Amino acid sequence: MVTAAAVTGATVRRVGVVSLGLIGGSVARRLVAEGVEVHAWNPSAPALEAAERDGVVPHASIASLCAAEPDVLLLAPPLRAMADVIGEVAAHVRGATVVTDAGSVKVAVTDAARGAGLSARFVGAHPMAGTEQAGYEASDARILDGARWALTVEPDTDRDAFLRVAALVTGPLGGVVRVATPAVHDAAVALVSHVPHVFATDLLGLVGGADVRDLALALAAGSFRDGTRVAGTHPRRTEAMVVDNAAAVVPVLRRAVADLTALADALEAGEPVGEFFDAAAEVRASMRLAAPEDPAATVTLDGDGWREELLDATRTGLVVGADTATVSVRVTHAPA
Ligand SMILES: O=C(O)C(=O)C[C@]1(C(=O)O)C=C[C@@H](O)C=C1
Repeated sequence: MVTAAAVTGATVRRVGVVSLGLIGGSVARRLVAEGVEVHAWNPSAPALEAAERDGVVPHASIASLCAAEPDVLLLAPPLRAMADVIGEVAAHVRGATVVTDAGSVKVAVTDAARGAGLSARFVGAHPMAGTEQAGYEASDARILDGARWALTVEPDTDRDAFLRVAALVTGPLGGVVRVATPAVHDAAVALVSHVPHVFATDLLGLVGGADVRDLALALAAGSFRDGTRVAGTHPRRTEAMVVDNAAAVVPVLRRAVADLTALADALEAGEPVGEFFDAAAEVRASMRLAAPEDPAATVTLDGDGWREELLDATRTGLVVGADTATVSVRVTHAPA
């Protein structure tokens, strides 16, 4: 086990935020509370004015925001606007600004960043945080407490850019980082976020089309409320996640259809179905037990092979944590 290592010097004093919705607004509020200088641009004026009252420096355009040369510029627009925002940022970003994002799909976003020529200063990010609400008025610094963030590492990721984003996330944003390639991220998030949104939506659709709809809705209690909560997300937002991550979502949906068909067949034939439930119970138990924030080892990102080391570690599980003044990259080896 490697026990000691730290990479120093990744300080973040000024952050720019593009789009003050639920996540951009929550990030801005939290950073202001942590004493970080926050600059922002938002397509509509009321949210920008509200943020200004909350201590954010407002900008009238993305060009003006880029000219403030934030240490990190975080892009948090709706997914459907991300490519346009990336193009606009690429045209104006300057100095040593590192660009990151908060989109829930990473292949599409990192491809757009590469296409716009941003690769050298871009690190994809995804905070696994949120609610079914939207807009600056729904934003809340607390939803980021201890949030798990995915950061993407690619063969051309810049080490200092990666460390600066990791320092922001694990420092003032109070999060924990897991590292993945964009494709691995998208496969994992299809399972734990995108497809669950589809199932929640379908649960509502099933009731909506049933003869007993009214009575069913009148009787709905805990399981239906919990199972459908995320279906309260704006339909366009859910649609964009699923469409932009179709490559990873489709195989999971097909697998789910096959599982449910097998279950229905077994029930119809009066065959045993215990295995279906036992297998799920086992996953649920390991989910409760998982403590990925407990690092088993620490590595220093100072050799030539740092990217490979990170990506390699992705296969067994990897967490980036932070001391207050330094960033440590910790590799957690999953039990064999
Ligand atoms: O808690 C919720 O309401 C969410 O939907 C948050 C949630 C998720 O867990 O799926 C949704 C999308 C984000 O990209 C990350 C997190």
